[in-house]
Amino acid sequence: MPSPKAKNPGRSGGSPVLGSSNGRYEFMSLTKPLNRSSPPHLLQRQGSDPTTARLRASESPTRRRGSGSSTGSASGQGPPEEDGIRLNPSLIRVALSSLLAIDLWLSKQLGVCACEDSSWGSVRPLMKLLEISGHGIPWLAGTAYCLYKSDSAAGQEVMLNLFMGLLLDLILVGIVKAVVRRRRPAHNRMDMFATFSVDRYSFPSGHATRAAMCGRFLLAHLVLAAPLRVLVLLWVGLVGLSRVMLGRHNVTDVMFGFWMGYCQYNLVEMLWLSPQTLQGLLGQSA
Ligand SMILES: CC(C)=CCC/C(C)=C/COP(=O)(O)O
Repeated sequence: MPSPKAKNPGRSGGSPVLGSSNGRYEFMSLTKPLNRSSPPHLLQRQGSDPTTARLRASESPTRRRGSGSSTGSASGQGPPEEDGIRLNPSLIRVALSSLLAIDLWLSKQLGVCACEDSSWGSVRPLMKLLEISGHGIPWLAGTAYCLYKSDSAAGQEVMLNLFMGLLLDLILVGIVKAVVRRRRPAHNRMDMFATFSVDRYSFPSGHATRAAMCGRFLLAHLVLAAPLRVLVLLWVGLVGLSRVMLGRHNVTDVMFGFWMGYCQYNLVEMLWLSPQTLQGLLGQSA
């Protein structure tokens, strides 16, 4: 026989939980005491006909609301607002796991250069070239070299801030990778050069963060000619695409990486080291 608890959800009785009776799940109140004085004919009606009870439970919220009874519980019709509160988290969970499934499926489909035998295996060397173009070492080395070679104060200022931005990027990406610990796609071959231990994780793509941050930096401070600006944007997009095509990342790793790199540039601007700040810092340490 179904539990009378399950048949007595109260609108004002606190949040409902799912109660089970005879394998069926229905709403019941956690805080409101059981209404033992319910009219016997109602209890009998609810308890005696499981099919009717199931139909009532599946009624639309509109219909239940429209019953016009402030004690909807008495007729076995649960409070609609509270139903919604209970259902939302599972809806979000379902939406998230669907997104994740799409992400994994799409990443696998796009991972066409994951190894030489893959369908686009012949393009792999080109993708690896893009990988090197977005790697931290050439960027750090190139920026340090330009900083050393620059003979104008303005040039040194820009290069120094780019260098600081690159270091900041490595630190932030390392932290997020260590916290999230998402494994790289199963079809990835881990043959990247010069990696840190956190680089066995894939979220977010360090190449994508760097490409987005450096892309914005170049557009704001160094590259002014329109055709070159288009090239910079193209390079950023291709670096991101190559991460998925090489099988290094899922699509969401790259999307999040782009967003994170975009925000990192804002941070670089906020923390911008001017010659005065530098002189102040150097003066303090001297
Ligand atoms: C050794 C240095 C200075 C940087 C490591 C750069 C690197 C290998 C990042 C990983 O990028 P993905 O997360 O896109 O695979």
